[in-house]
Amino acid sequence: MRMTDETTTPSPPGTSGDPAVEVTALRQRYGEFEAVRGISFTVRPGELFALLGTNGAGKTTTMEVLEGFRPAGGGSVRVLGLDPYAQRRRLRPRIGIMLQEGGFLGDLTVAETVAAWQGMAADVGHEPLPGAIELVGLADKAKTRVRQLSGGQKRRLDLALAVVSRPEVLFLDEPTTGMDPEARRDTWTVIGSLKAAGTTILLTTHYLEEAERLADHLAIMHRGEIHSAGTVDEVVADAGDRITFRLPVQPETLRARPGGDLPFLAGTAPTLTYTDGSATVTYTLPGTSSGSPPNGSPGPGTDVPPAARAHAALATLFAWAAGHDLTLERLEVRRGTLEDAFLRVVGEAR
Ligand SMILES: Nc1ncnc2c1ncn2[C@@H]1O[C@H](COP(=O)(O)OP(=O)(O)OP(=O)(O)O)[C@@H](O)[C@H]1O
Repeated sequence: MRMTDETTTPSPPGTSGDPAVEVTALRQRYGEFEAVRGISFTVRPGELFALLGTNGAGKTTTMEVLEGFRPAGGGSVRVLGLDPYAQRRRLRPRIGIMLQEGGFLGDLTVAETVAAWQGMAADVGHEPLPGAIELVGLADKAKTRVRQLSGGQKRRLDLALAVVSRPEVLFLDEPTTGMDPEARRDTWTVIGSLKAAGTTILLTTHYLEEAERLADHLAIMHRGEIHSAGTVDEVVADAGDRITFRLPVQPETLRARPGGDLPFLAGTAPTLTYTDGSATVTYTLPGTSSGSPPNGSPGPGTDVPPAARAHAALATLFAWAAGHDLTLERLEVRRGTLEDAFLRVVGEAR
């Protein structure tokens, strides 16, 4: 995946190295409300790309444009080199869609439903995927009517139907919502095997662990825009390292002078929480793409690699502790997490 601002002309399908999905400056409105505000990303064949975001960020809207349910309001989208709306008849047989709300007939059994979808796949010239029911772990429910399935089981059936025609590109909108942890892990295994078989997958999710486990590339959306994108490691690097320790001091001492005279580290002020007569001090250091340091305070430039930044911060901290004859108890330096990156995006956009 690469982020791009410039408008690009899609290459003809079939050319080696063509992206499987190309979104360029996509905009989408509902009346006066602009739900998607000029987003761009590219997904290469065989890649799994995850769209993360807050509620109402525009993920489903983006997926619906890519699935051909509505034309792009602005910018352009291509799936397998085709316009998914204008050329949907050509594209549909080549893609699989797992919607948030599956539209099954409740009176049919699981086996009948899958057989109907297999029939439709055969009608458009596909060799239907055998064993789709087993693949998603519904073999013991084959004779159960769809309306009697639990929410999580319906999601599994949705997935079986989405893959039955062996799609080249698979769209999964919140595939594991409503599943228990075991079913979720099983589904991650299924998605992993589809990817291993070469399927290009676009997935939206609210489960950060899902993206962390499955995604080659991801983007975090908030209010219609992409705020952070890249590999999981690149996006996590945006979050910056976190330093925490405890000070064996009375809270009153520090409350009297908020933060005491704790130093700024990499331009970052500490946050303090008080428990049991000690203070827990936390610094969240700037990430790779952070802007100028907060509070206008001096700090290393943004070109400093995160590891060097953490190293310098610790040196400053130890010097401060030595000067105060203090021991930093339970000192921890930990890498930012995807959750930190997500919360940073939401926090910065407020
Ligand atoms: N048919 C519609 N008419 C008007 N507004 C809509 C419509 N569909 C979505 N919206 C609005 O567009 C915005 C984006 O919605 P969308 O469903 O794409 O978000 P999302 O990122 O998928 O959210 P969630 O994670 O909650 O599913 C929201 O503010 C939503 O209220």
